[in-house]
Amino acid sequence: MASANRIERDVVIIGAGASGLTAANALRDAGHSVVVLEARDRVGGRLWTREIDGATLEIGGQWVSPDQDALIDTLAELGLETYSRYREGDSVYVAADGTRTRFTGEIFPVAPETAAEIERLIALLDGLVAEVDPAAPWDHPRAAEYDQVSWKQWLSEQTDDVEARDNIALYIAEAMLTKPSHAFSLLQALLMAASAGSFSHLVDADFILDKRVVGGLQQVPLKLAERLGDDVILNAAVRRLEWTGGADASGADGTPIQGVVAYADGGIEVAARRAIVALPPNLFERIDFQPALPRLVQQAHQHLSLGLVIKVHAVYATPFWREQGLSGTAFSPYRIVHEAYDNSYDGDPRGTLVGFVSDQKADDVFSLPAEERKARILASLADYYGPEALSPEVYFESDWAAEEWTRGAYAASYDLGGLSRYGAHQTTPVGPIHWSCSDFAPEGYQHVDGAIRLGRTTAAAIAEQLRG
Ligand SMILES: Cc1cc2nc3c(=O)[nH]c(=O)nc-3n(C[C@H](O)[C@H](O)[C@H](O)COP(=O)(O)OP(=O)(O)OC[C@H]3O[C@@H](n4cnc5c(N)ncnc54)[C@H](O)[C@@H]3O)c2cc1C
Repeated sequence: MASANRIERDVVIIGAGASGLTAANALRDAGHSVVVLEARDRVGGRLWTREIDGATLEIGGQWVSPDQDALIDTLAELGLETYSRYREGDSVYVAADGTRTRFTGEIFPVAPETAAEIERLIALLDGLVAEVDPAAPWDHPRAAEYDQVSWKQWLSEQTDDVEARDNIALYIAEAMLTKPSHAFSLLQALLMAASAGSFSHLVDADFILDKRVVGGLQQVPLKLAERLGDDVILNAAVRRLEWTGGADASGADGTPIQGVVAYADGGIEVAARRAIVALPPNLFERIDFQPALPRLVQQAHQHLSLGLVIKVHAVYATPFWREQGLSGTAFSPYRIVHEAYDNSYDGDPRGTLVGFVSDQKADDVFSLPAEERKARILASLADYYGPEALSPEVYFESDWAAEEWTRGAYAASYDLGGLSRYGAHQTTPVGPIHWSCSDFAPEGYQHVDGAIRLGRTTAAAIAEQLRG
């Protein structure tokens, strides 16, 4: 029986993040009818710009780096402007024994032999990363071998210098995948670096955290959604997706692709020729696929999980660190906040610091009462910037793991062995169902740029099929 809210479209897009909305716009531009179903009462997913106690804060993604062409094109197309992160002055490093040192450049102020080890490892990793195609890391001749050894284990095989190891580990573990370095493979680490162009790019904070968007990065999904008007439906979590057609996108197993019916909250039912599932992969299994997805695909999804990081904002009456000649950039693999930056908002005379608390350190502080957690995190900022950091006017912790429609941050990665075993299949459509999210992107993996790239590629593949 047809529902009162039955909608018919060429393509139904599940998820109004950057990826889904990019795909929806591209398909519409190609002449296809679309509808986007979004579970939350807002668009943007992992992009969320909020006013908290009078301060404009980026709760989710915010930085743009110069290699992120797809995002940069999108910003230009949407008429959005960028500004540079404040970076004048010295950075701060806190060693394992608590010693605080100011420094400039990228290499942390460690003993000369440790600095030499760090530089040697960066060069070694740049060489390995150059051999890895971010679109097919599983095709590397040593992919299976690299996927069996953890990032931690591999580093410990390269050097006995613990501080060099801890610092190199940080660029991928705490800072990117937001998982402990024993929880993912060398291959996964190489993919992360290859998707950003090189390992050196990850070391260079001025590159990777270059620009911010005036008005906030959530402007991207907001403006993309505006173009789609009523074809974006909020509060419409998709609970069931019925599909018909071969498990192979081409219908090569003999079953013609017929289409999907998506059932969402609010009694919404969408019949479409194709679906794009544009969610982080840890949420795929929340949709009841009927019939069930093929064995290999279901298995692959079970080997993907999101990392965990708390993004902490502290807003002060003034950017007091600048008066001390500090840029605001700070690192320590040994502190609760492993990295922090000047995150002052464009045009706001106040000073904002942003710090990150990752994986097991996040577990530890989440086990504390809120006030104690705040005190510990601020003490960690004070280790870098001095006691003034203890008294912000505004304090906010983003907790993506508690968000029903994300459940972690920043993005998904495979467990040991998963990337070489399943990666090659991760974006292969299943009948009429296509997949699009930053978590599967070759370039811009885990980033907004990757979400946009995959949104475009997925839309182009569907447009091609619908033409044929
Ligand atoms: C704290 C944090 C900081 C980050 N920093 C940066 C940064 O500085 N630079 C950068 O480039 N990237 C950053 N990222 C990563 C970036 O934000 C993401 O990679 C990107 O926004 C993901 O886009 P997406 O469209 O793939 O997925 P999402 O944004 O997760 O979109 C998925 C959408 O699907 C919806 N949804 C889920 N389930 C259902 C369902 N069943 N039915 C309907 N809708 C559903 C969700 O509500 C969501 O809107 C950060 C992320 C976080 C969390």
